[in-house]
Amino acid sequence: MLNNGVTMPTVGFGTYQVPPERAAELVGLALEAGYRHVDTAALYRNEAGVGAAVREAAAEAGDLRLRREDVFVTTKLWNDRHDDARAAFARSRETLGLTTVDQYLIHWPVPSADRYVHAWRQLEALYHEGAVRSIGVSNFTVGQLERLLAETDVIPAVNQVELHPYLQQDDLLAFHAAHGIVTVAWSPLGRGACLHDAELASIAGPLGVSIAQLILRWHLQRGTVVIPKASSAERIAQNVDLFSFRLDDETMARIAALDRGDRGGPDPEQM
Ligand SMILES: NC(=O)C1=CN([C@@H]2O[C@H](COP(=O)(O)OP(=O)(O)OC[C@H]3O[C@@H](n4cnc5c(N)ncnc54)[C@H](OP(=O)(O)O)[C@@H]3O)[C@@H](O)[C@H]2O)C=CC1
Ligand SMILES: O=C(O)C(=O)[C@@H](O)[C@H](O)C(=O)CO
Repeated sequence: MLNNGVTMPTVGFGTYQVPPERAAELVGLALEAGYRHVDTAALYRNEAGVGAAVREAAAEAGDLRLRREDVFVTTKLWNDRHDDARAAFARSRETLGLTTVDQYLIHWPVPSADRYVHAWRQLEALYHEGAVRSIGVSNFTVGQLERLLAETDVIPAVNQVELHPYLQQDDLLAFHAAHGIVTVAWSPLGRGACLHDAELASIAGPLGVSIAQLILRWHLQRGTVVIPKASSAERIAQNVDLFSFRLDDETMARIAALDRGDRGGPDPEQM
């Protein structure tokens, strides 16, 4: 549950590097596998395919017969549009072909440009007008969140950040918890880098789950939303099959011990 009462499913399908021409197919597979949350961005150039799959699933003629409101769709404002967020949002909504966007995020704070507060005020206006059901940020540090809280009115519903066993960001998560901000883990599998870890393999084997399932379950038990990306029906289905096992405290502690502060993606303070 977000801080404005809107419900966001805890497992979403990530679509970075999903080619535009495969987006509708892969998102369709994800919806069939049980995902009810899809993460895209203007940057990914696949909003059209994402929206088509969601519309198809909601169409009378479709097999799934989902209602539009059953699927939570997030998209994001790219870095060169902080001064023009309203127009960028209109473009994303049109490309998605959806009347309602469930969540709109500032993709990166880009502190060197120092326009994210201005961008946030535009997202606040869109939210107050009812154009989007929730607004949030991505890749924000504690300091940048503190500035938003001090200078603007709406507390971000989420902060979507890089998070996986090699980059656990405990201090940021504590700040989110203290302010009612939901944490969304991007690259929850370390973009694949964590999937070859010997310690994780030694935990997953006896549990009878894959390393990907182990990591995703660890995120969920930490209270973070996950948005893994995968490109095959089998991996897509595996990554949402997370609710038939539970990790005990000792296992959670073993995974906590793998933190190295290792970023796979850009450092948000250096942009
Ligand atoms: N806000 C932001 O700045 C950012 C947001 N994101 C979002 O987060 C999402 C997820 O992050 P992403 O960087 O894609 O990385 P992930 O951590 O989700 O890892 C994806 C990689 O793991 C592989 N993989 C997935 N599931 C399995 C499995 N069960 N078994 C084996 N391999 C698997 C995929 O392979 P394959 O595809 O070949 O199946 C792919 O190579 C993105 O798609 C995007 O939506 C990502 C980066 C930045
Ligand atoms: O996937 C995203 O949302 C991004 O912002 C990516 O560009 C990410 O920053 C990355 O890892 C680029 O190498």
